Amino acid sequence: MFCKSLVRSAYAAGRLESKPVVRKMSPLLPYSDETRRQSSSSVLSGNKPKTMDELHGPTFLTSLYWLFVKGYFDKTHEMQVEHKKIYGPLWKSKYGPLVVVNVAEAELIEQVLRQEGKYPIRTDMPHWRGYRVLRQQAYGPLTEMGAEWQRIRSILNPRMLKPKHVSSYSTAINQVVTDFVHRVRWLRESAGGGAVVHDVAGELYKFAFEGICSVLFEIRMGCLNEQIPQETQKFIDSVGEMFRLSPILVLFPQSLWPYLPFWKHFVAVWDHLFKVAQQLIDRKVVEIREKAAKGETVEGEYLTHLLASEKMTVTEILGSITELLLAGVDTTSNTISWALYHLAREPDTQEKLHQEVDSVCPGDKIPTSEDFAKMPWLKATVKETLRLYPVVPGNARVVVEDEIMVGDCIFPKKTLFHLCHYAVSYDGNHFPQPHAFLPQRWLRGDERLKQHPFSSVPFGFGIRACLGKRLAELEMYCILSRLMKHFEVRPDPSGATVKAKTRTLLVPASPMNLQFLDRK
Ligand code: HEM
Repeated sequence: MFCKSLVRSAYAAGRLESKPVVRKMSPLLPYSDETRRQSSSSVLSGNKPKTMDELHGPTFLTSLYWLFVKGYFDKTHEMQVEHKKIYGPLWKSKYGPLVVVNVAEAELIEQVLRQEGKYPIRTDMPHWRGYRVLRQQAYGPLTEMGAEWQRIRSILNPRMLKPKHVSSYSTAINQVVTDFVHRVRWLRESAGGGAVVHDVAGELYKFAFEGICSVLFEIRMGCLNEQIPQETQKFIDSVGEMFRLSPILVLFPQSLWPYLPFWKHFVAVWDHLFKVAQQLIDRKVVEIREKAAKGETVEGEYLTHLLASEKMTVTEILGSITELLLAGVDTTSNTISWALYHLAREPDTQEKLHQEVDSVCPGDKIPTSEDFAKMPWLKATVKETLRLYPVVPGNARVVVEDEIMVGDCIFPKKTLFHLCHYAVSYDGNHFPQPHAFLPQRWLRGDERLKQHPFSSVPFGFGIRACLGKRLAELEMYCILSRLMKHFEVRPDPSGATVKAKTRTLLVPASPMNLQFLDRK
């Protein structure tokens, strides 16, 4: 599929400016349709690599037909699977002048990601950047590019990704989990007939929001109170509005934005987000100054360290911390929701998790980071959930610097790749019984553990991978372990099932209701 001689000849012929990485690939997968046979055999027979023009794929009209007539607009993750069946693991889609190369096989995703340059780019996010230019705000890790992006990541990374720092956030997270457990009890008693919690995903959204604010801003926002404070609710609603308007806005050319009726609203919700974040930062600045004036040691979590290190200006901190907050709520809350949804249908797995947590943390002991190292079933449950529901089901990548070779095709620099993580997660060659929820496939010693390392990369890969991976894992382990310890989770008594839909992220398409019964 990606034979060395082929690369060497492309390299020798000067088509590749730098030599692409060649790793030992697994044997060809048994694709059945004609397209795949042709594409594989042409490479194996030593034919010239295909150019992008020769690559198959739907035209603009066909894409529109799939999206709006066949109804895949809010299930583009399923469209990945269907298109892979038709076109093979590499195809191009046209959206007007934009050409996207879809990559839907672990080996090929690896080839793209391993050939990225120093400053990887996802997409240029013109709508988010547009607001920042308008209001002279700083870009954060999601919107920044090039050397500046690398600079801010190098400042943000240590306290977010180093295990010893992240584990220090477990006290704050565990306090939020305690409140969530109380809230579950209150919800089922007050509105669920003593058992049911309605709209679990919505409730977990509040948990994730509260959790990330407690780490980033070192403050409790009151999201889990019986009555959510008005200001907090407005902040939450602004985040929701911003995500709702974002995909609509990008459908229009940037020059038209100021004339669109919802542009004003988009700017207003960003204004509110930045205003509240600014207030929270200002509060912390005053607190630090007061402590320093009294000669007291300044201790704190993420924001305190950013401010105290003085490696970023306050405006830069504001730009970055706002983006961390936006990236860290829906992702974590939806993953926890999907995990509970499946566990509710798997009493045996729940029992295993309950016993595991109970044996590592007997009685009232609250699990900490060190305890999670002794909970393989818990970790496997999170991995399996992220395989079945990669909350970022497709991820864009622009390989800027070089012409690159992917599969049997050579691509010019600045090609926009769309990495189809969802389709790859359901590849039966990597994951037998791909639709089944089987955490055990991630346990050491399980003979099914022979996946390709790029067959499930829910947090991305390389230097531009998720900044909040470790914090997200900590949050998920903290809450799932405590819920498994206290409750037996059962499905919605009405028998309703919940499908996934794409709203940029993979989210529940309908309200998810679950029963939470006290364990004896
Ligand atoms: C289950 C939870 C989460 C999942 C599955 C997830 C997944 C991802 C993925 C796939 C990316 C793109 C990586 C790439 O392009 O290679 C990403 C980027 C990012 N994530 Fe997460 N994420 C999660 C939670 C969080 C949390 C809690 C935070 C904040 C604390 C966060 C902050 C970010 C940021 C800032 C980026 C952009 C990084 C950059 O471009 O430099 N994420 N995430």
